[in-house]
Amino acid sequence: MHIRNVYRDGIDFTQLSTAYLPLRKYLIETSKSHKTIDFKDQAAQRCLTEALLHRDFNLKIRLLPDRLCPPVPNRLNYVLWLQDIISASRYVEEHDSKSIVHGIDVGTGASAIFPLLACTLEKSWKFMVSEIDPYSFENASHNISANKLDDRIQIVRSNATSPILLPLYIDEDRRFDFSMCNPPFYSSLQDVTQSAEAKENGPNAVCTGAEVEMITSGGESAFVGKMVIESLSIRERCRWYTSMLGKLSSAAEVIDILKSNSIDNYILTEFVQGQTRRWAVGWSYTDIRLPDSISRILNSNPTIAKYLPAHNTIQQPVLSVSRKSLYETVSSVLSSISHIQFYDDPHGRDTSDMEIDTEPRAGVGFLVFAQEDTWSRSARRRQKRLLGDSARPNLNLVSSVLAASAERVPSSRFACSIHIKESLVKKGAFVPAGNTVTKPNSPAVPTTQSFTVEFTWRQGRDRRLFDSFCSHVSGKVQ
Ligand SMILES: C[S@@+](CC[C@H](N)C(=O)[O-])C[C@H]1O[C@@H](n2cnc3c(N)ncnc32)[C@H](O)[C@@H]1O
Repeated sequence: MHIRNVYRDGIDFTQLSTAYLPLRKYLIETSKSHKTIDFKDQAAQRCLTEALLHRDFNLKIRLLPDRLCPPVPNRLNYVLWLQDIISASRYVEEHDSKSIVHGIDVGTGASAIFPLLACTLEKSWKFMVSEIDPYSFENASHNISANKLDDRIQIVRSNATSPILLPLYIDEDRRFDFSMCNPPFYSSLQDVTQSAEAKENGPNAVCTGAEVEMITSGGESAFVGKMVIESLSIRERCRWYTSMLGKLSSAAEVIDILKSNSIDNYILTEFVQGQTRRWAVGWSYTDIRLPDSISRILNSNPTIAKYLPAHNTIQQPVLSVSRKSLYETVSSVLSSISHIQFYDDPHGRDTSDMEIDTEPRAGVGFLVFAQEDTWSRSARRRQKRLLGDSARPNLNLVSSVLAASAERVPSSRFACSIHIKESLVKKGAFVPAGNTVTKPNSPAVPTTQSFTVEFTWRQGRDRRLFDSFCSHVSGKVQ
Protein backbone atom coordinates (compact mmCIF):
# COMPACT_ATOMS: atom_id res chain seq x y z
CA MET A 1 0.00 0.00 0.00
CA HIS A 2 1.14 3.57 -0.64
CA ILE A 3 3.32 4.93 2.13
CA ARG A 4 0.81 7.73 2.89
CA ASN A 5 -2.24 5.45 2.76
CA VAL A 6 -3.99 5.77 6.13
CA TYR A 7 -5.19 2.15 5.81
CA ARG A 8 -1.66 0.74 5.58
CA ASP A 9 -1.96 -0.92 8.97
CA GLY A 10 -5.47 -2.24 8.39
CA ILE A 11 -8.82 -1.03 9.66
CA ASP A 12 -9.93 -1.32 13.26
CA PHE A 13 -13.63 -2.09 12.75
CA THR A 14 -14.55 -1.60 16.40
CA GLN A 15 -13.09 1.91 16.41
CA LEU A 16 -14.64 2.69 13.06
CA SER A 17 -18.09 1.66 14.27
CA THR A 18 -17.75 4.08 17.18
CA ALA A 19 -17.11 6.91 14.73
CA TYR A 20 -19.90 5.75 12.39
CA LEU A 21 -22.71 4.09 14.31
CA PRO A 22 -24.61 2.55 11.34
CA LEU A 23 -21.66 0.16 10.89
CA ARG A 24 -22.34 -1.49 14.27
CA LYS A 25 -25.04 -3.78 13.02
CA TYR A 26 -22.68 -5.32 10.43
CA LEU A 27 -19.86 -6.21 12.83
CA ILE A 28 -18.91 -9.87 13.17
CA GLU A 29 -16.69 -11.08 15.98
CA THR A 30 -13.87 -13.33 14.76
CA SER A 31 -12.14 -13.47 18.15
CA LYS A 32 -12.50 -11.65 21.48
CA SER A 33 -10.36 -8.78 20.30
CA HIS A 34 -11.07 -8.76 16.57
CA LYS A 35 -14.13 -7.70 14.65
CA THR A 36 -14.75 -7.46 10.92
CA ILE A 37 -17.66 -7.37 8.47
CA ASP A 38 -18.92 -9.94 5.99
CA PHE A 39 -17.39 -8.75 2.71
CA LYS A 40 -19.90 -10.87 0.82
CA ASP A 41 -22.76 -8.81 2.26
CA GLN A 42 -23.40 -5.92 -0.15
CA ALA A 43 -25.06 -3.69 2.44
CA ALA A 44 -22.17 -4.20 4.88
CA GLN A 45 -19.65 -3.32 2.17
CA ARG A 46 -21.48 -0.11 1.27
CA CYS A 47 -21.71 0.83 4.93
CA LEU A 48 -17.94 0.30 5.31
CA THR A 49 -17.18 2.62 2.38
CA GLU A 50 -19.58 5.25 3.77
CA ALA A 51 -18.01 4.92 7.22
CA LEU A 52 -14.41 5.36 5.99
CA LEU A 53 -15.28 8.33 3.80
CA HIS A 54 -17.22 9.91 6.66
CA ARG A 55 -14.63 9.38 9.40
CA ASP A 56 -11.40 9.93 7.45
CA PHE A 57 -12.42 12.47 4.78
CA ASN A 58 -15.57 14.06 6.14
CA LEU A 59 -17.40 13.05 2.95
CA LYS A 60 -21.10 12.22 2.77
CA ILE A 61 -21.70 9.68 0.08
CA ARG A 62 -24.76 7.94 -1.30
CA LEU A 63 -24.05 4.53 -2.81
CA LEU A 64 -26.50 2.67 -5.03
CA PRO A 65 -27.32 -1.00 -4.32
CA ASP A 66 -26.98 -1.98 -7.97
CA ARG A 67 -23.77 -0.13 -8.76
CA LEU A 68 -20.12 -0.76 -7.83
CA CYS A 69 -19.16 -0.18 -4.22
CA PRO A 70 -15.67 1.39 -4.37
CA PRO A 71 -13.16 0.09 -1.80
CA VAL A 72 -11.63 3.22 -0.25
CA PRO A 73 -8.04 1.94 0.35
CA ASN A 74 -7.61 1.07 -3.35
CA ARG A 75 -9.13 4.32 -4.65
CA LEU A 76 -6.96 6.26 -2.20
CA ASN A 77 -3.82 4.48 -3.48
CA TYR A 78 -4.52 5.79 -6.97
CA VAL A 79 -5.11 9.38 -5.75
CA LEU A 80 -1.88 9.30 -3.71
CA TRP A 81 0.09 8.12 -6.76
CA LEU A 82 -1.36 11.06 -8.72
CA GLN A 83 -0.29 13.44 -5.96
CA ASP A 84 3.23 12.07 -6.37
CA ILE A 85 3.07 12.49 -10.16
CA ILE A 86 1.91 16.10 -9.86
CA SER A 87 4.51 17.10 -7.33
CA ALA A 88 7.35 15.39 -9.27
CA SER A 89 6.15 16.95 -12.54
CA ARG A 90 6.56 20.37 -10.99
CA TYR A 91 9.99 19.62 -9.61
CA VAL A 92 11.95 21.68 -12.10
CA GLU A 93 9.46 24.51 -12.35
CA GLU A 94 9.06 27.67 -10.38
CA HIS A 95 5.48 27.22 -9.31
CA ASP A 96 3.15 28.50 -6.75
CA SER A 97 2.16 25.56 -4.59
CA LYS A 98 -1.38 26.94 -4.56
CA SER A 99 -1.69 27.04 -8.36
CA ILE A 100 -4.66 25.02 -9.56
CA VAL A 101 -4.24 21.44 -10.74
CA HIS A 102 -6.78 20.32 -13.34
CA GLY A 103 -7.70 16.65 -13.47
CA ILE A 104 -10.04 14.44 -15.48
CA ASP A 105 -11.81 11.31 -14.24
CA VAL A 106 -13.15 9.17 -17.09
CA GLY A 107 -16.17 7.15 -15.89
CA THR A 108 -16.52 8.64 -12.42
CA GLY A 109 -19.19 6.07 -11.51
CA ALA A 110 -22.20 6.45 -9.25
CA SER A 111 -19.99 7.39 -6.30
CA ALA A 112 -17.65 9.98 -7.95
CA ILE A 113 -15.14 8.67 -5.44
CA PHE A 114 -11.95 9.76 -7.20
CA PRO A 115 -12.71 13.48 -7.53
CA LEU A 116 -14.32 13.57 -4.06
CA LEU A 117 -11.26 12.03 -2.41
CA ALA A 118 -8.79 14.07 -4.46
CA CYS A 119 -10.55 17.41 -3.84
CA THR A 120 -10.66 16.65 -0.12
CA LEU A 121 -6.93 15.92 -0.01
CA GLU A 122 -5.90 18.73 -2.35
CA LYS A 123 -7.67 22.05 -1.98
CA SER A 124 -6.15 23.39 -5.22
CA TRP A 125 -7.39 20.56 -7.45
CA LYS A 126 -10.33 20.84 -9.83
CA PHE A 127 -11.93 18.14 -11.97
CA MET A 128 -13.88 17.61 -15.13
CA VAL A 129 -15.37 14.11 -14.89
CA SER A 130 -17.41 12.06 -17.36
CA GLU A 131 -19.99 9.32 -17.02
CA ILE A 132 -21.88 7.35 -19.65
CA ASP A 133 -24.54 5.71 -17.49
CA PRO A 134 -27.47 8.09 -16.75
CA TYR A 135 -28.27 6.42 -13.43
CA SER A 136 -24.68 6.73 -12.19
CA PHE A 137 -24.42 10.25 -13.63
CA GLU A 138 -27.35 11.37 -11.52
CA ASN A 139 -26.05 9.85 -8.33
CA ALA A 140 -22.52 11.19 -8.91
CA SER A 141 -24.01 14.68 -9.38
CA HIS A 142 -25.88 14.22 -6.10
CA ASN A 143 -22.68 13.22 -4.25
CA ILE A 144 -20.74 16.17 -5.67
CA SER A 145 -23.46 18.61 -4.56
CA ALA A 146 -23.95 16.95 -1.16
CA ASN A 147 -20.29 17.68 -0.46
CA LYS A 148 -20.52 21.27 -1.81
CA LEU A 149 -17.98 20.60 -4.51
CA ASP A 150 -19.99 21.76 -7.56
CA ASP A 151 -17.59 24.64 -8.12
CA ARG A 152 -14.61 22.27 -8.29
CA ILE A 153 -16.03 19.15 -9.93
CA GLN A 154 -17.80 19.53 -13.26
CA ILE A 155 -19.55 16.41 -14.53
CA VAL A 156 -20.29 15.77 -18.22
CA ARG A 157 -22.54 13.14 -19.80
CA SER A 158 -20.84 10.84 -22.26
CA ASN A 159 -22.41 8.43 -24.74
CA ALA A 160 -21.41 5.43 -26.82
CA THR A 161 -20.24 7.55 -29.75
CA SER A 162 -18.27 10.13 -27.72
CA PRO A 163 -14.51 9.94 -27.45
CA ILE A 164 -13.35 8.25 -24.26
CA LEU A 165 -11.35 11.35 -23.33
CA LEU A 166 -14.45 13.52 -23.83
CA PRO A 167 -13.42 16.32 -21.39
CA LEU A 168 -10.42 17.02 -23.63
CA TYR A 169 -12.67 17.59 -26.64
CA ILE A 170 -15.12 19.99 -24.99
CA ASP A 171 -12.86 23.03 -24.93
CA GLU A 172 -9.76 22.55 -27.03
CA ASP A 173 -7.98 25.47 -25.37
CA ARG A 174 -8.18 23.87 -21.96
CA ARG A 175 -5.12 22.16 -20.53
CA PHE A 176 -5.14 19.42 -17.90
CA ASP A 177 -2.47 18.14 -15.56
CA PHE A 178 -3.69 14.56 -15.59
CA SER A 179 -6.45 12.19 -16.54
CA MET A 180 -7.43 9.16 -14.50
CA CYS A 181 -9.74 6.22 -15.11
CA ASN A 182 -10.92 2.97 -13.65
CA PRO A 183 -12.26 1.36 -16.82
CA PRO A 184 -14.79 -1.45 -17.12
CA PHE A 185 -12.63 -4.59 -16.74
CA TYR A 186 -14.30 -7.31 -18.72
CA SER A 187 -14.97 -7.97 -22.39
CA SER A 188 -18.20 -10.00 -21.91
CA LEU A 189 -20.54 -11.55 -19.34
CA GLN A 190 -18.77 -14.86 -19.93
CA ASP A 191 -15.48 -13.17 -19.04
CA VAL A 192 -17.02 -11.99 -15.72
CA THR A 193 -18.24 -15.50 -14.86
CA GLN A 194 -14.95 -17.14 -15.80
CA SER A 195 -12.99 -14.69 -13.69
CA ALA A 196 -15.21 -15.34 -10.63
CA GLU A 197 -14.85 -19.11 -11.11
CA ALA A 198 -11.08 -18.83 -11.44
CA LYS A 199 -10.81 -17.47 -7.90
CA GLU A 200 -10.33 -20.62 -5.84
CA ASN A 201 -12.65 -19.84 -2.96
CA GLY A 202 -14.88 -17.49 -4.87
CA PRO A 203 -14.33 -13.74 -4.88
CA ASN A 204 -13.20 -12.17 -1.58
CA ALA A 205 -15.86 -9.55 -1.78
CA VAL A 206 -19.16 -9.51 -3.57
CA CYS A 207 -19.26 -7.47 -6.77
CA THR A 208 -22.28 -5.22 -7.12
CA GLY A 209 -21.36 -3.74 -10.51
CA ALA A 210 -23.83 -3.28 -13.36
CA GLU A 211 -22.94 -4.41 -16.88
CA VAL A 212 -22.11 -0.88 -18.05
CA GLU A 213 -19.56 -0.56 -15.25
CA MET A 214 -17.91 -3.91 -15.72
CA ILE A 215 -18.07 -4.76 -19.40
CA THR A 216 -16.64 -3.03 -22.44
CA SER A 217 -16.03 -4.42 -25.89
CA GLY A 218 -12.49 -5.82 -26.00
CA GLY A 219 -12.08 -5.45 -22.21
CA GLU A 220 -10.07 -2.89 -20.27
CA SER A 221 -6.99 -3.03 -22.49
CA ALA A 222 -9.06 -2.12 -25.56
CA PHE A 223 -10.67 0.75 -23.60
CA VAL A 224 -7.31 2.17 -22.51
CA GLY A 225 -5.80 1.38 -25.93
CA LYS A 226 -8.47 3.62 -27.46
CA MET A 227 -7.49 6.29 -24.97
CA VAL A 228 -3.85 6.01 -26.12
CA ILE A 229 -4.92 6.47 -29.74
CA GLU A 230 -7.06 9.52 -28.85
CA SER A 231 -4.19 10.99 -26.86
CA LEU A 232 -1.97 10.88 -29.98
CA SER A 233 -3.74 13.95 -31.31
CA ILE A 234 -4.30 15.69 -27.95
CA ARG A 235 -0.71 15.23 -26.83
CA GLU A 236 0.63 17.77 -24.31
CA ARG A 237 -2.75 19.39 -23.61
CA CYS A 238 -2.94 16.77 -20.90
CA ARG A 239 0.34 16.28 -19.09
CA TRP A 240 -0.19 12.77 -17.79
CA TYR A 241 -2.73 10.26 -19.08
CA THR A 242 -3.26 7.45 -16.59
CA SER A 243 -5.51 4.46 -16.04
CA MET A 244 -5.94 1.70 -13.50
CA LEU A 245 -6.02 -1.89 -14.81
CA GLY A 246 -7.30 -5.05 -13.18
CA LYS A 247 -4.96 -7.48 -14.89
CA LEU A 248 -1.21 -7.38 -15.41
CA SER A 249 -1.75 -8.83 -18.88
CA SER A 250 -3.84 -5.73 -19.73
CA ALA A 251 -1.00 -3.48 -18.55
CA ALA A 252 1.35 -5.42 -20.86
CA GLU A 253 -1.06 -4.95 -23.79
CA VAL A 254 -1.37 -1.20 -23.15
CA ILE A 255 2.41 -0.86 -22.90
CA ASP A 256 2.72 -2.61 -26.26
CA ILE A 257 0.31 -0.07 -27.75
CA LEU A 258 2.32 2.78 -26.22
CA LYS A 259 5.58 1.42 -27.58
CA SER A 260 4.15 0.75 -31.01
CA ASN A 261 3.19 4.43 -31.11
CA SER A 262 6.72 5.48 -30.04
CA ILE A 263 5.57 6.75 -26.63
CA ASP A 264 8.63 6.04 -24.49
CA ASN A 265 7.72 8.30 -21.56
CA TYR A 266 5.42 5.87 -19.77
CA ILE A 267 5.08 4.65 -16.20
CA LEU A 268 3.79 1.49 -14.53
CA THR A 269 2.88 1.00 -10.91
CA GLU A 270 0.86 -1.42 -8.81
CA PHE A 271 -1.62 -0.87 -6.02
CA VAL A 272 -1.68 -3.63 -3.44
CA GLN A 273 -4.41 -3.68 -0.83
CA GLY A 274 -4.73 -6.89 1.14
CA GLN A 275 -5.10 -9.76 -1.31
CA THR A 276 -6.12 -7.51 -4.18
CA ARG A 277 -3.59 -6.22 -6.66
CA ARG A 278 -4.24 -3.64 -9.35
CA TRP A 279 -1.92 -1.95 -11.83
CA ALA A 280 -1.84 1.54 -13.27
CA VAL A 281 -0.17 2.84 -16.40
CA GLY A 282 0.54 6.42 -17.35
CA TRP A 283 2.12 8.17 -20.30
CA SER A 284 3.11 11.67 -21.31
CA TYR A 285 4.12 13.57 -24.42
CA THR A 286 5.96 16.17 -22.33
CA ASP A 287 9.67 16.04 -21.54
CA ILE A 288 8.98 15.63 -17.80
CA ARG A 289 10.57 12.47 -16.39
CA LEU A 290 9.45 10.89 -13.14
CA PRO A 291 11.66 9.17 -10.55
CA ASP A 292 11.65 5.38 -10.35
CA SER A 293 9.71 5.50 -7.08
CA ILE A 294 6.73 6.73 -9.13
CA SER A 295 7.41 5.37 -12.61
CA ARG A 296 8.31 1.76 -11.80
CA ILE A 297 7.19 -1.05 -9.54
CA LEU A 298 9.97 -1.42 -7.00
CA ASN A 299 11.11 -4.95 -6.13
CA SER A 300 9.20 -6.39 -9.06
CA ASN A 301 9.42 -10.00 -10.16
CA PRO A 302 10.86 -11.02 -13.58
CA THR A 303 7.38 -11.27 -15.17
CA ILE A 304 6.70 -7.63 -14.38
CA ALA A 305 10.27 -6.41 -14.90
CA LYS A 306 10.06 -6.86 -18.64
CA TYR A 307 7.20 -4.35 -18.92
CA LEU A 308 8.78 -1.67 -16.79
CA PRO A 309 10.02 1.56 -18.34
CA ALA A 310 13.75 2.34 -18.32
CA HIS A 311 15.22 3.69 -15.08
CA ASN A 312 15.05 7.43 -14.44
CA THR A 313 16.89 7.04 -11.13
CA ILE A 314 20.45 5.77 -10.92
CA GLN A 315 22.23 5.12 -7.64
CA GLN A 316 25.98 5.21 -7.31
CA PRO A 317 27.62 3.98 -4.08
CA VAL A 318 30.49 6.24 -3.01
CA LEU A 319 32.83 6.33 -0.02
CA SER A 320 33.58 9.63 1.63
CA VAL A 321 34.73 10.90 5.00
CA SER A 322 31.58 12.96 5.38
CA ARG A 323 28.51 14.16 3.60
CA LYS A 324 29.95 17.69 3.50
CA SER A 325 33.10 16.51 1.82
CA LEU A 326 31.16 14.47 -0.75
CA TYR A 327 28.87 17.43 -1.37
CA GLU A 328 31.93 19.60 -2.05
CA THR A 329 33.41 16.98 -4.38
CA VAL A 330 30.19 16.76 -6.41
CA SER A 331 30.00 20.55 -6.46
CA SER A 332 33.52 20.85 -7.81
CA VAL A 333 32.87 18.16 -10.46
CA LEU A 334 29.80 20.11 -11.58
CA SER A 335 31.82 23.35 -11.62
CA SER A 336 34.25 21.77 -14.02
CA ILE A 337 31.55 21.10 -16.64
CA SER A 338 31.05 24.02 -18.95
CA HIS A 339 27.68 25.50 -19.83
CA ILE A 340 25.60 23.76 -17.24
CA GLN A 341 23.83 25.50 -14.39
CA PHE A 342 23.40 23.96 -11.00
CA TYR A 343 21.80 24.97 -7.75
CA ASP A 344 21.35 23.67 -4.26
CA ASP A 345 18.27 21.54 -4.73
CA PRO A 346 15.46 23.31 -2.89
CA HIS A 347 13.71 19.94 -2.54
CA GLY A 348 16.80 18.26 -1.13
CA ARG A 349 16.12 15.93 1.75
CA ASP A 350 18.47 14.41 4.20
CA THR A 351 17.37 10.83 3.96
CA SER A 352 15.91 8.34 1.54
CA ASP A 353 13.07 7.80 3.97
CA MET A 354 10.80 10.74 3.18
CA GLU A 355 8.55 9.86 6.10
CA ILE A 356 11.20 10.40 8.71
CA ASP A 357 12.67 13.64 7.46
CA THR A 358 10.38 15.74 5.37
CA GLU A 359 12.19 19.03 5.92
CA PRO A 360 14.22 20.15 2.92
CA ARG A 361 17.82 20.91 3.83
CA ALA A 362 20.64 22.65 2.06
CA GLY A 363 23.78 20.70 1.25
CA VAL A 364 22.22 17.42 0.30
CA GLY A 365 21.76 17.79 -3.39
CA PHE A 366 21.77 19.73 -6.60
CA LEU A 367 19.46 20.52 -9.42
CA VAL A 368 21.34 20.61 -12.71
CA PHE A 369 20.22 22.16 -16.00
CA ALA A 370 21.87 21.87 -19.39
CA GLN A 371 20.97 22.69 -22.95
CA GLU A 372 23.21 20.07 -24.51
CA ASP A 373 25.98 17.60 -23.82
CA THR A 374 29.12 19.49 -22.84
CA TRP A 375 30.64 16.78 -20.61
CA SER A 376 31.26 13.70 -22.74
CA ARG A 377 34.70 13.16 -24.23
CA SER A 378 33.42 13.82 -27.74
CA ALA A 379 31.62 17.01 -26.65
CA ARG A 380 34.78 18.29 -24.96
CA ARG A 381 36.85 17.51 -28.06
CA ARG A 382 34.32 19.37 -30.17
CA GLN A 383 34.50 22.40 -27.85
CA LYS A 384 38.25 22.37 -27.93
CA ARG A 385 38.25 22.33 -31.71
CA LEU A 386 35.87 25.29 -31.77
CA LEU A 387 37.76 27.34 -29.21
CA GLY A 388 41.33 26.45 -30.01
CA ASP A 389 43.45 26.67 -26.89
CA SER A 390 41.72 29.65 -25.28
CA ALA A 391 40.82 28.96 -21.67
CA ARG A 392 37.15 28.49 -20.87
CA PRO A 393 35.72 30.67 -18.16
CA ASN A 394 34.06 28.79 -15.37
CA LEU A 395 30.45 29.93 -15.53
CA ASN A 396 28.98 27.37 -13.34
CA LEU A 397 28.85 27.77 -9.64
CA VAL A 398 25.57 29.42 -8.86
CA SER A 399 24.77 29.48 -5.19
CA SER A 400 21.56 28.58 -3.48
CA VAL A 401 20.95 32.32 -3.11
CA LEU A 402 20.68 32.53 -6.88
CA ALA A 403 18.48 29.47 -6.91
CA ALA A 404 15.86 31.40 -5.03
CA SER A 405 15.99 34.22 -7.57
CA ALA A 406 14.41 34.33 -10.98
CA GLU A 407 17.65 33.50 -12.78
CA ARG A 408 16.75 29.84 -13.03
CA VAL A 409 16.56 28.51 -16.59
CA PRO A 410 12.84 27.81 -16.95
CA SER A 411 12.72 25.29 -19.75
CA SER A 412 16.09 23.65 -20.12
CA ARG A 413 16.38 20.75 -22.43
CA PHE A 414 17.87 18.54 -19.76
CA ALA A 415 17.41 18.54 -16.00
CA CYS A 416 18.69 16.11 -13.41
CA SER A 417 18.69 16.15 -9.63
CA ILE A 418 21.59 14.73 -7.65
CA HIS A 419 21.04 13.70 -4.06
CA ILE A 420 23.62 12.61 -1.57
CA LYS A 421 22.15 10.03 0.74
CA GLU A 422 23.61 8.22 3.63
CA SER A 423 23.79 4.54 2.87
CA LEU A 424 21.64 2.19 4.89
CA VAL A 425 24.86 0.67 6.26
CA LYS A 426 25.37 2.15 9.74
CA LYS A 427 28.03 4.81 10.17
CA GLY A 428 31.48 3.29 10.56
CA ALA A 429 30.18 -0.24 9.92
CA PHE A 430 31.54 -0.30 6.40
CA VAL A 431 35.31 0.01 6.61
CA PRO A 432 36.94 -0.87 3.32
CA ALA A 433 40.49 -2.21 3.36
CA GLY A 434 43.14 0.51 3.20
CA ASN A 435 40.93 3.36 4.23
CA THR A 436 41.54 3.42 7.95
CA VAL A 437 44.63 3.41 10.08
CA THR A 438 44.26 1.25 13.14
CA LYS A 439 47.83 1.39 14.48
CA PRO A 440 47.90 2.64 18.08
CA ASN A 441 49.39 6.09 18.69
CA SER A 442 49.27 7.03 15.01
CA PRO A 443 47.43 10.26 14.12
CA ALA A 444 43.70 9.66 13.61
CA VAL A 445 42.71 9.26 9.98
CA PRO A 446 39.04 9.91 9.29
CA THR A 447 36.96 6.81 8.74
CA THR A 448 35.11 6.67 5.47
CA GLN A 449 31.39 6.18 5.38
CA SER A 450 29.35 4.82 2.54
CA PHE A 451 26.99 7.14 0.73
CA THR A 452 24.79 6.91 -2.30
CA VAL A 453 24.84 9.56 -4.96
CA GLU A 454 21.41 9.37 -6.54
CA PHE A 455 20.80 10.84 -9.98
CA THR A 456 17.22 11.42 -11.07
CA TRP A 457 16.31 12.43 -14.59
CA ARG A 458 13.77 15.25 -14.28
CA GLN A 459 13.43 16.66 -17.76
CA GLY A 460 14.55 15.94 -21.30
CA ARG A 461 13.87 13.83 -24.34
CA ASP A 462 17.23 12.20 -24.89
CA ARG A 463 17.95 9.34 -22.51
CA ARG A 464 21.56 9.14 -23.74
CA LEU A 465 22.16 12.58 -22.25
CA PHE A 466 21.04 11.39 -18.81
CA ASP A 467 23.09 8.20 -18.99
CA SER A 468 26.25 9.98 -20.14
CA PHE A 469 25.82 12.76 -17.55
CA CYS A 470 25.49 10.22 -14.71
CA SER A 471 28.46 8.20 -15.83
CA HIS A 472 30.61 11.33 -16.27
CA VAL A 473 29.78 12.72 -12.81
CA SER A 474 30.00 9.42 -10.96
CA GLY A 475 33.28 8.59 -12.69
CA LYS A 476 34.78 11.89 -11.51
CA VAL A 477 33.32 11.66 -8.00
CA GLN A 478 34.73 8.22 -7.30
C1 LIG B 1 -15.34 0.29 -13.21
S1 LIG B 1 -16.43 1.64 -13.16
C2 LIG B 1 -15.52 2.81 -12.21
C3 LIG B 1 -16.33 3.76 -11.40
C4 LIG B 1 -15.53 4.66 -10.46
N1 LIG B 1 -14.60 5.48 -11.17
C5 LIG B 1 -14.77 3.82 -9.46
O1 LIG B 1 -13.56 3.68 -9.57
O2 LIG B 1 -15.40 3.28 -8.56
C6 LIG B 1 -16.35 2.24 -14.80
C7 LIG B 1 -17.24 3.46 -15.05
O3 LIG B 1 -17.01 3.95 -16.38
C8 LIG B 1 -18.27 4.28 -16.97
N2 LIG B 1 -18.04 4.27 -18.43
C9 LIG B 1 -17.96 3.22 -19.25
N3 LIG B 1 -17.68 3.63 -20.50
C10 LIG B 1 -17.55 4.99 -20.44
C11 LIG B 1 -17.25 6.00 -21.40
N4 LIG B 1 -17.00 5.71 -22.67
N5 LIG B 1 -17.19 7.28 -20.97
C12 LIG B 1 -17.43 7.59 -19.69
N6 LIG B 1 -17.74 6.68 -18.74
C13 LIG B 1 -17.77 5.38 -19.12
C14 LIG B 1 -19.20 3.23 -16.43
O4 LIG B 1 -20.54 3.61 -16.51
C15 LIG B 1 -18.71 3.12 -15.01
O5 LIG B 1 -19.35 4.06 -14.17
